[in-house]
Amino acid sequence: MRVGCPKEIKNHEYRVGLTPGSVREYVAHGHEVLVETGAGAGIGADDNAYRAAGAQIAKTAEEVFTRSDMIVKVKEPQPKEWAQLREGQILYTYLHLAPDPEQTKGLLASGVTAVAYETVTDERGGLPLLAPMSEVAGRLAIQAGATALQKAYGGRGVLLGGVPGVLPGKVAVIGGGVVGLHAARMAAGLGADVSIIDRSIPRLRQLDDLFAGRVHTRYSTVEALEEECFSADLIIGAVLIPGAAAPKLVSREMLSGMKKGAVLVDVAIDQGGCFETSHATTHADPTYEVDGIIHYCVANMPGAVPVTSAHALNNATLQYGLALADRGLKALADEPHLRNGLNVHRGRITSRPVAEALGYEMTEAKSALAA
Ligand SMILES: NC(=O)C1=CN([C@@H]2O[C@H](COP(=O)(O)OP(=O)(O)OC[C@H]3O[C@@H](n4cnc5c(N)ncnc54)[C@H](O)[C@@H]3O)[C@@H](O)[C@H]2O)C=CC1
Ligand SMILES: CC(=O)C(=O)O
Ligand SMILES: [Mg+2]
Repeated sequence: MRVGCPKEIKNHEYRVGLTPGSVREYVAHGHEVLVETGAGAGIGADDNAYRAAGAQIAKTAEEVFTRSDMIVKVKEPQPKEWAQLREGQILYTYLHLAPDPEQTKGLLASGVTAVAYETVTDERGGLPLLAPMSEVAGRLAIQAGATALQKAYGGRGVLLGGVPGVLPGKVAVIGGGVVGLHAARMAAGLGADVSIIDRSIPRLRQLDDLFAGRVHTRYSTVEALEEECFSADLIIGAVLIPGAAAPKLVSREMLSGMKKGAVLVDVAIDQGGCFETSHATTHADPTYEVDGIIHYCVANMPGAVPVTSAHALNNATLQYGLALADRGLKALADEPHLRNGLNVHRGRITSRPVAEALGYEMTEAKSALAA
């Protein structure tokens, strides 16, 4: 198969779908790899590093899209990109379709076979291709939130760790999955007073064991959310219902009960966000204010630390990507966890949460592949 890797074009996105190390693995499996010139610049990998790994260098993205059987990316295709996809081609990347009707229309019209990193599953019920970026985003959420809390950035002027004689800042983490765990770890490490709110009691038990009393855990009810949000300096939105639009857990009305200058970091923004007042922002202009509350809603947070993120992402995507390149659609037919990643195939939606969120008919992935 010819595997293509274009340069990412989303705002301040510096990750790359294939590192030179991954290219070597695809080439060792007998595949040709075509990488757009400059695709690895953000991680310090120049065209020569890709050539040394066995890739050919394409002068343009158009050449990559036209000549490749499978496209490996990081972020969801942008309008210019989805127009270049075609039937018979596999797209392997993050998609986040549930809150994105325009992209969904574009992918359906193209006929492409689109495998979303964020809905591939593993045997332990996890999301192995989302997890590494959730680890990064969870950790970054505290850095971003701590910065936004500084007065000059519009925040209330609280140092998360406090100092001897002055109480630390309060952090409420809504959703105690991968993002929530890593955010809580960083916040606790800084010395903040941290609460994690989740609706899974088994998960709250695990977190309680893990942090050994260092963070508080709370079951997710409206009352608990209000109490935690009204007393917090920094609130991290980290809930997920896999593949679906994020539930809106914090209403606009609730903002009036919060401390002026408190900061909301909505990591779940890539699935539409879990605060009613969230809208996606970019690294170029990451925050805005609503009713005195600072919002940070960057949908590609890991793009800010591409050296760490691109390698962590490639570690996770490589084995599934090789399965797709080696066996094409047969890999999807044979492997249920990889098949859970299939969101769109030849003009049909094959993900139930996406179909439900956007009002499409859903075709079971197995029957779509067999058709
Ligand atoms: N903005 C960005 O750059 C990035 C965003 N993300 C996003 O962050 C979000 C979280 O991802 P993960 O932590 O990997 O998911 P996860 O599945 O590991 O954790 C989600 C948690 O939310 C909990 N939850 C669901 N409904 C809830 C409710 N009503 N109240 C409280 N808790 C609830 C679940 O029980 C689970 O523990 C996803 O939308 C993901 O796509 C991830 C990486 C980067
Ligand atoms: C998960 C995601 O949206 C990202 O890494 O950008
Ligand atoms: Mg998006």
